[in-house]
Amino acid sequence: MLLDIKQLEKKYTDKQYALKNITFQVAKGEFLVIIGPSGAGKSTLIRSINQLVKPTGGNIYFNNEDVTAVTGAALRKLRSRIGMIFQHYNLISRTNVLKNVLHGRLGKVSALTSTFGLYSQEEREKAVALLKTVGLEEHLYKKTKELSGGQMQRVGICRALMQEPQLILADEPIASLDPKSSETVMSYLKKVTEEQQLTCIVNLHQVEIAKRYATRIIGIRAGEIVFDGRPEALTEEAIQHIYNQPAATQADNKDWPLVHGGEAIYG
Ligand SMILES: Nc1ncnc2c1ncn2[C@@H]1O[C@H](COP(=O)(O)OP(=O)(O)OP(=O)(O)O)[C@@H](O)[C@H]1O
Repeated sequence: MLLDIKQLEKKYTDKQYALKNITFQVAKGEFLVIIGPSGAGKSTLIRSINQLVKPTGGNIYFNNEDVTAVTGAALRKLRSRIGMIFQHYNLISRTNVLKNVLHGRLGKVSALTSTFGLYSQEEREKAVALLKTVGLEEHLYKKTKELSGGQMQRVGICRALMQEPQLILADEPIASLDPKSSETVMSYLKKVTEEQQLTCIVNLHQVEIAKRYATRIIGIRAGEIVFDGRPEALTEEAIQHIYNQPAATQADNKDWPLVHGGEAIYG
């Protein structure tokens, strides 16, 4: 199993759980979308996987290695196998597109190489090839700040891929984009992860987009998993359960079926 998350828990303060008893596994090749209302814990979950957030309980095994137990060089090595895509792109705006993509090699090359831009011909060719895959071949030498949001996010995808990751984490990658650019970015993300047989975990607010692209959807509400299944199993009722559950009725809701692996189970 590529990723095995066991009873993950995160408390930012003593009082409240941001994540509670989160347990699930992710197999190679899944395109997993995490949905849930604002504040449900989606970012906390995704950022726990590469330890940008330190969990307060539980374990996360990535290729059988417990990421919660590693620090220093071991953590850097582990992170180099996990690519990350951010809502606000995190690109260097005054630098050109090609260089931003080459920065994806940072975890793999020496400081000298990155400081002086001494990337190999092979690395440059790879970066150009990636940019072609996402339709940016005409913008290689443009400053990143001259691009549209959707184009910037496509650069973000290439930078993550440049790392040759096994897993890609995308934290609200289309939250700042208009609907058309959102579709473009999601299509490219799906295409490249399929072509390169990668695994992808994406946080999204847009349920319809989640249903169209995901091979599996996890719904989180108030720090807990309340849905885990195939997109077809995400019915209107299930969506309401994830998003609109009025607090007053939650107590009577013990019988609500937790959908697991596409099949409704009760728990
Ligand atoms: N650094 C932090 N310090 C304290 N509390 C935090 C911190 N980060 C997140 N939280 C809290 O943890 C909970 C989960 O937040 P998180 O950002 O993971 O949710 P989310 O589902 O990603 O929300 P959104 O969709 O709005 O980004 C929220 O109650 C939030 O206020």
